[in-house]
This record gives sequence, structure tokens and C-alpha cells, in this order.
Amino acid sequence: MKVTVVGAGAVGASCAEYIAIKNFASEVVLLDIKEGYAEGKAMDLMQCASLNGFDTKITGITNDYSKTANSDICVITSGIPRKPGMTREELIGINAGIVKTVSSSLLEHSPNMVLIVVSNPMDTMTYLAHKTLDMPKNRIIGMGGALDSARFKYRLAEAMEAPISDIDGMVIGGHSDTGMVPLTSQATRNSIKVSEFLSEDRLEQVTEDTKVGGATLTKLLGTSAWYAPGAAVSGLVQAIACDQKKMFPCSTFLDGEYGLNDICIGVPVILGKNGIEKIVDIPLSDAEKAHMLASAEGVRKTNGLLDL
Ligand SMILES: NC(=O)C1=CN([C@@H]2O[C@H](COP(=O)(O)OP(=O)(O)OC[C@H]3O[C@@H](n4cnc5c(N)ncnc54)[C@H](O)[C@@H]3O)[C@@H](O)[C@H]2O)C=CC1
Ligand SMILES: O=C([O-])CC(=O)C(=O)O
Repeated sequence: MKVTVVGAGAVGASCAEYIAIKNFASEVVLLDIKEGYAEGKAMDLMQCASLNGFDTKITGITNDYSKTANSDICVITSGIPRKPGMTREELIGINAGIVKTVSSSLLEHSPNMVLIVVSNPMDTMTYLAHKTLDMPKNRIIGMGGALDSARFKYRLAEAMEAPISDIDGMVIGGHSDTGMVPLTSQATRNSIKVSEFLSEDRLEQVTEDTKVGGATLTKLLGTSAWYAPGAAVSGLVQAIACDQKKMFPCSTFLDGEYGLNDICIGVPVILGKNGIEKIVDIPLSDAEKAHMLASAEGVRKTNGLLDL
């Protein structure tokens, strides 16, 4: 199992580290445009192998796509991150060009890859990949909802003073400060609805804290987060590599599901060896449906900025 991660920055390196620690891939190729950078990150990570007990071989490459050939899974984390006060959408001007060139170079050398798009604005970058690559739609996946759901569970656990392992919940919709749709009505603590434990006001606070999860960290760190993003990507990669049939909310191209067409946005999907093996259409409350439609409007507005 060969995995390529483009972008050896904060998220790319964290993702490579978690993939290696989980020890399911034989090879991870880290590629960056900055001379020597991926080589340095790969060497540093390989020096963790004996300490952390993994056998995954991590190689660093400066912009030579021939070394990525025949990857089973490719991840795009290349591009600029936001700074405090910015939205993810503001990154489109620089990141669209990067995602377009990187994705076509990857496809040229790995025609059977499953592609995971991470660079922001992620739903629009996933849509760009769909529009510009000749690939089956189930093999292009945007990562956002897995991370947003982890943040949702963190906030629910915090509010209930409960261990996170007791909590289940999911965030669908666009990966943006206003577009996320945390499904509070369906979230549970040990299969009991969270509304049994939290007031409507406290749940509203959890929803708001979840939606601005990335912005909150960006303000604290001066750049956006990387540990949970890397862990979330590694979860998707593992589900595909190990054909786990696990369910995650991911950005995928919709063809009528959730009443939406010609858009990539976060909905629950089953991940296995073919990428997205099924889009799961779950019933939403009227309020959740309305939030999902508003979220889609936001994503479409950003898609409209693409030069397709
Ligand atoms: N979808 C999600 O949930 C998340 C998305 N992100 C996004 O991921 C992206 C990366 O974030 P960080 O790793 O923090 O940024 P970073 O600046 O630490 O790393 C980005 C790397 O991309 C490289 N790069 C730029 N252009 C390239 C090209 N054409 N080819 C190869 N490499 C290239 C840079 O040299 C740099 O090393 C950002 O767009 C950020 O907004 C970050 C966190 C979560
Ligand atoms: O907030 C950002 O810009 C990076 C990101 O997508 C996240 O951490 O959710």
C-alpha cells in the first residue's frame, strides 16, 4: 500500500506521522515544492520509527512526481493556510492553482488512485478536482467533516463533563465557519440523546463553538491547526487502505442526494477500498435541512469564483 502526501507542511507531516504510527501502509511518499523540505521531514519522521515501533517507509521528495507513481491513495495538503481573522474562502486565489496542478500531476503517475483533498477552501477544491480530472466520482474525497465531527464530540464532552469515548455525533455541510451543520438532534452519549443532558442554550453554544473550531485554533496558533487535521486524514486513509467500510462525513460530488446537484459538500459516506462506496442519505429535521441548503448556497458562491 503506497500513500502519497503532497505538502510536507504542518498538516501533511502530521498526516504522514499518524499513518506511519498506525502501521498499515508499507510506504508513504511526502512531496513538497520547497527544496529539501519533504526530505527533511521524512528523515525526522523515519527517526521516530524505532521509538514508536512502525515499519512504514517514509520518503521525502522535492517536486518529482515520478517518485509518486502507482500510489493507491494520494492526499493533497499543499497550499497556504489561513491567518487569524481570515476565512478559508479567502485562500482560493492561491490554492486553486496549486490544487489544479498538483492533482493533475498525481493522476498522471497514479491513474488508479483514490484522491483525498484537504487544502482549503476544501469543498471548492474538491469540486475543482471533480471538474478538472478524468476520474470516477467515488475516487475523489474531501476531508472536513471527519475533523469537524471530532471537534463536535470534543465540545459535547466538555459541556457534559463526559469522556469523549462516550460521545457520538456528526457534522455535515460545508467545511466553513458558517456552513457546518452539527447534527445535535442525533448526537448521543452512550446512545442517549445529548438533549437529555444539555439545555437548548448549551447545545446552541456547542454548535457555535464547533463551527468556529478552526478559526478558534487559528487565533490561538497564528496559523491553522494540524494535529487533529492530520489524524482525521489518517483515519480516512486507513479506512480506504484497509477496506474498513467505515462511515465518515466527507465532501463528495452530489447527484440528487440531499436534494443537491453539481456540488461537493459534506455528507455521510462509507469508505472502503474503492473510495466512497456509498453515500448515506439520512433523514434530517426541517431545521437541519434548511441549514444544509444555506450551507450549499455558501459553497456554490465560492465555487463561482473558480476559473473552470
Ligand atoms: N480540510 C481541512 O479540514 C483542513 C485543511 N487545511 C488546509 O490544508 C492546507 C495546508 O495547511 P498547512 O499544512 O497548515 O500549511 P503549511 O504552510 O504548513 O504547508 C503547506 C505546504 O504546501 C507546500 N506547497 C505549496 N505549494 C505547493 C506545490 N505546488 N506543490 C507541492 N507543495 C506545495 C508548501 O511548501 C508547504 O510546505 C491549507 O490550505 C489549510 O487551510 C488545514 C487544516 C484542516
Ligand atoms: O481552520 C482552518 O483554516 C483549517 C481548517 O480547515 C481546520 O482546522 O478546520
